[in-house]
Amino acid sequence: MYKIGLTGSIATGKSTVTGMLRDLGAKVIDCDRIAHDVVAAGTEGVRRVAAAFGPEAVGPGGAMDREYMGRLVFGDKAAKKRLEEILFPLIYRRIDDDIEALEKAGSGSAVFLDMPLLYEVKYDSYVDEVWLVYVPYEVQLARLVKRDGCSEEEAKRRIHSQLPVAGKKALADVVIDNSGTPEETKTQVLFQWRRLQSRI
Ligand SMILES: CC(C)(COP(=O)(O)OP(=O)(O)OC[C@H]1O[C@@H](n2cnc3c(N)ncnc32)[C@H](O)[C@@H]1O)[C@@H](O)C(=O)NCCC(=O)NCCS
Ligand SMILES: Nc1ncnc2c1ncn2[C@@H]1O[C@H](COP(=O)(O)OP(=O)(O)OP(=O)(O)O)[C@@H](O)[C@H]1O
Repeated sequence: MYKIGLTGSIATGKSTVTGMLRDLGAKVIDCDRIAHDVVAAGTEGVRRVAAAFGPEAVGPGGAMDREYMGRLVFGDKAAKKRLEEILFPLIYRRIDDDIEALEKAGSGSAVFLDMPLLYEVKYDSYVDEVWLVYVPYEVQLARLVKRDGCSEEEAKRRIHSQLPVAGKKALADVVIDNSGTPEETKTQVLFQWRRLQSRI
């Protein structure tokens, strides 16, 4: 199966673009979704997180407490690394399983992997091409503050925990500029989708 990594940085519009791709019939694996699933109540993931970070890391329903962990890791590099060392192997395993399931089901010839940290974790070498959803820093910051209702300071902490999106732009095979209206983005997505169909 032909694998397309779809990345960007936080709040640049990956979900917005994957929504458009799904409407066109694309198969999409959502790594943020997987990252949530692997720490649901009763999972190996949540057990390991509790062992590493203590009972405060688990919410009343038994799943990882995302708010607690978010506050912890985006202000503490060592804690972030420790969480990633627990979660990434579980996430990678689920991605492989999901790709295998699509292959077995004969579900098309291509799949998009919506992966925010694709370049940070060097996953670009495992995919056939990379699409980047880009907006300039100021737009990213404003959209993140608006969407999450967080302070500008908290938004900046999250943005600076990732590689700058401007640097990723130079590495990607396809760049979708999402700084205009959703309609303008949709036009680019449709154009790139049609080009993709002709080369896979
Ligand atoms: C720190 C956590 C608990 C915060 O949870 P929260 O619900 O607030 O955020 P959510 O998971 O919805 O992620 C929102 C966005 O934050 C950014 N982000 C998430 N994890 C990281 C990270 N380790 N480093 C940098 N940015 C990150 C991504 O852009 C992501 O799209 C959570 O993000 C987490 O478990 N992260 C570790 C797993 C991971 O790296 N996931 C990234 C996708 S593979
Ligand atoms: N072209 C656009 N014009 C205006 N607002 C937009 C546009 N595209 C996305 N947004 C808004 O910006 C915010 C971020 O978009 P989205 O959630 O798709 O980003 P993301 O990259 O998936 O984020 P994350 O990394 O947190 O998963 C959302 O509130 C979304 O509605």
